[in-house]
Amino acid sequence: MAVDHAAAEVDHLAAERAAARFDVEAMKIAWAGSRHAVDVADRMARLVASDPVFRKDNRTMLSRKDLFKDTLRKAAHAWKRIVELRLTEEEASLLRQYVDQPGYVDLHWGMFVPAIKGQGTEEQQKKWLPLAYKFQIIGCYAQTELGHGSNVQGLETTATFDPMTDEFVIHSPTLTSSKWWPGGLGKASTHAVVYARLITEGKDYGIHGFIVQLRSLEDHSPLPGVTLGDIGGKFGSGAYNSMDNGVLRFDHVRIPRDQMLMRLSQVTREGKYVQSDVPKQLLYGTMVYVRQSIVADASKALSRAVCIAVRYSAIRKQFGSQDGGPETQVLNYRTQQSRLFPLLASAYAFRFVGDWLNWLYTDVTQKLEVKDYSTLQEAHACTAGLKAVTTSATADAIEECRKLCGGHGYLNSSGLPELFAVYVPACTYEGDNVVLLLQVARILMKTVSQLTSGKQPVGTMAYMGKVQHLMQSKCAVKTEAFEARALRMAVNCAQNIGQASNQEEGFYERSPDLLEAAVAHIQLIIVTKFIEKVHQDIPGHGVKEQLQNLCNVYALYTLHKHLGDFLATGSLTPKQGALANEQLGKLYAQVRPNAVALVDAFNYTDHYLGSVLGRYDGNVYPALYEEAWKDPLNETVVPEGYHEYLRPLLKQQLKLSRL
Ligand SMILES: CCCCCCCCCC/C=C\CCCCCCCC(=O)SCCNC(=O)CCNC(=O)[C@H](O)C(C)(C)COP(=O)(O)OP(=O)(O)OC[C@H]1O[C@@H](n2cnc3c(N)ncnc32)[C@H](O)[C@@H]1OP(=O)(O)O
Ligand SMILES: Cc1cc2nc3c(=O)[nH]c(=O)nc-3n(C[C@H](O)[C@H](O)[C@H](O)COP(=O)(O)OP(=O)(O)OC[C@H]3O[C@@H](n4cnc5c(N)ncnc54)[C@H](O)[C@@H]3O)c2cc1C
Repeated sequence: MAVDHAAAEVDHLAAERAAARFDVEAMKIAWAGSRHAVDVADRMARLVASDPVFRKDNRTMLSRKDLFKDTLRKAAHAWKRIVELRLTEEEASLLRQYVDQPGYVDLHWGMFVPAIKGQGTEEQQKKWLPLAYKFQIIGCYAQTELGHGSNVQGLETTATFDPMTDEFVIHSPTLTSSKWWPGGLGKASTHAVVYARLITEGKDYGIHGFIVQLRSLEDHSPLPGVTLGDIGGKFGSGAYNSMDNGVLRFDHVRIPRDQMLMRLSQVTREGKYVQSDVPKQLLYGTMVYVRQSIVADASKALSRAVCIAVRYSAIRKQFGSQDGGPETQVLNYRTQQSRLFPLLASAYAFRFVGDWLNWLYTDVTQKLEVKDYSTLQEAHACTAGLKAVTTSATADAIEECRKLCGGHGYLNSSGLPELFAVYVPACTYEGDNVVLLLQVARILMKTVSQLTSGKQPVGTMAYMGKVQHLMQSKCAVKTEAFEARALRMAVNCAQNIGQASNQEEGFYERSPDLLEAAVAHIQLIIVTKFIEKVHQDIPGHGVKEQLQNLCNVYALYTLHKHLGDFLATGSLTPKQGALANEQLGKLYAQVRPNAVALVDAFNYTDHYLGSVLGRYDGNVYPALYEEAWKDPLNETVVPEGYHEYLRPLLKQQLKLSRL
């Protein structure tokens, strides 16, 4: 008798859900942060999912031009809905997230507006922000150039003050000074915040931000002296190709003096350069803001991939039956669990550390308002380091989830190839991850060097103050092992650098070790923030227990993966390392019955997941089968090109075989 496998698969997810040992609705609240956050996200996700304009299942089949036009259409429609429904800022930003298609609006809201808010004077904000808020202008963030991205101080575009006309002359002196990469620049933006070297009275004062109009507000044509366009197709079908990353050159373009962003420094009518009494690093403030939002985004991308892989692993069966009985769900294989459950735990870990980072960012911003700059370094180290560690881990994890879904994971309809292609540039944009980790390492070295002078480290570096204890102790407690590993790696680096003929040379030689020390420090922060979370009062049957399990999985998995560091620094003994691995196996067994419910708690709609493998109803096989027929290649039974290339070939072979 034929078995209806499709119906059986659907039942499987229902059975998984019934077996969960905790209250999923309460876990949704723990994940989202509050009942309100669950409700508003749910409402916005459903609003998007039910609107045919936001359909995205055909995206990978569109040409670049059609995809870009589709992005413009979606952005305009989203804005229409935001205005019609009078959505709040929170609702509007969630709606954009669920539209889930990179486009100019991300840079307009994510970088152009924050750059003006952070670096513009009150007067400048009054003038420009209302225009941006109503989309009367569209802005982008034009910093990176063809020749320099990481080294911001190496940018070449010039902004030379002309006291005769009270204007700045923006110019691209070389090919390598062409702006290159800014999202939204290629085709959509009318304005940009352009970063350029400020030159006045014959002196170069380094990089500053300027608001520059690029295109006519009448017909969208480039203004005189402005050359611009798209930089070309990018990795993956669909994916980030919806974004018009652009190239831009200036030929002596004049802007009024008051379009220099003047909160941090000013140029007077006479051309005098005046530095405000604020640290010049605030010029990098927009990047700090975006880096913290990228950390929050890491948990979203990772949880989507994990949701797909967990649900599909509960549906997919291979082997395990000798006599025609049911095969084993691949989720039951220990190897599948040991690859997948640490990623599930990481999604939760990144979510909570992202929340904490958002709190830190808000706190630092409030302090800056009252000219307290004491936490600026902490904000830089945490945003840079967490951005680097969470994006690298997430990109690797999405690819691992693809493999965990076997062959079907490689299909566009699984959603995973596109998710990976959209996500992977996060390891590069907003600061290459290695460059950012080296920034963290510099701060660690500075902190170590200050220990001898008795200066007590603060914030996330405070543990380094326990140097006497941590350098000697045998670590029984999990966090202490993480602290000892991070501190000992940093101290080793500092000692090795100290032996070099000069500090810079020593830093350069030891940079691979410094990277690892920075990663150890950041992993300590992630573990610590997860532990702090589970120590909070978390309501809901079984929710705290599940989070405690996941926290242990994250910590022990990280420990297992980096066991070499723990052993080399003497922070753990080999026996403790082996015990940790034993414990990990037991924890996976506890996660197993809860896995499907733990991904249900992300509360993603099928539209947002965009995956036939991750469907909530588990009806994977009919959906895969149906999806295949939608491919344009299946529009005709006999393919285009048959008469030109296949038929002559086949006929020729037929003739030859008759000879
Ligand atoms: C846009 C919306 C975001 C939403 C994210 C979610 C994603 C959604 C899905 C995706 C869909 C679409 C969105 C796409 C978004 C893409 C956006 C990408 C945009 C960009 O990439 S913009 C360009 C970013 N560029 C960079 O990040 C460049 C990196 N380089 C630097 O930051 C710097 O050059 C440097 C590496 C830090 C070095 O700078 P510099 O040479 O000046 O300085 P030193 O190393 O000598 O340091 C001097 C001193 O300053 C301190 N410091 C450095 N940086 C900072 C900082 N940011 N804040 C505070 N302090 C800083 C440093 O510690 C030194 O201190 P000391 O003197 O030692 O005390
Ligand atoms: C999808 C996407 C969107 C982007 N959007 C924008 C945007 O909107 N606006 C904008 O201004 N820019 C944007 N960028 C540019 C982005 O910010 C830069 O690409 C990024 O900062 C990295 O700089 P780079 O390209 O110069 O890399 P490079 O610095 O050239 O990196 C090349 C290699 O050199 C290594 N390296 C560099 N410096 C060091 C060092 N000191 N020590 C050790 N190794 C080093 C790196 O690790 C890397 O392996 C975007 C980029 C991408 C990919």
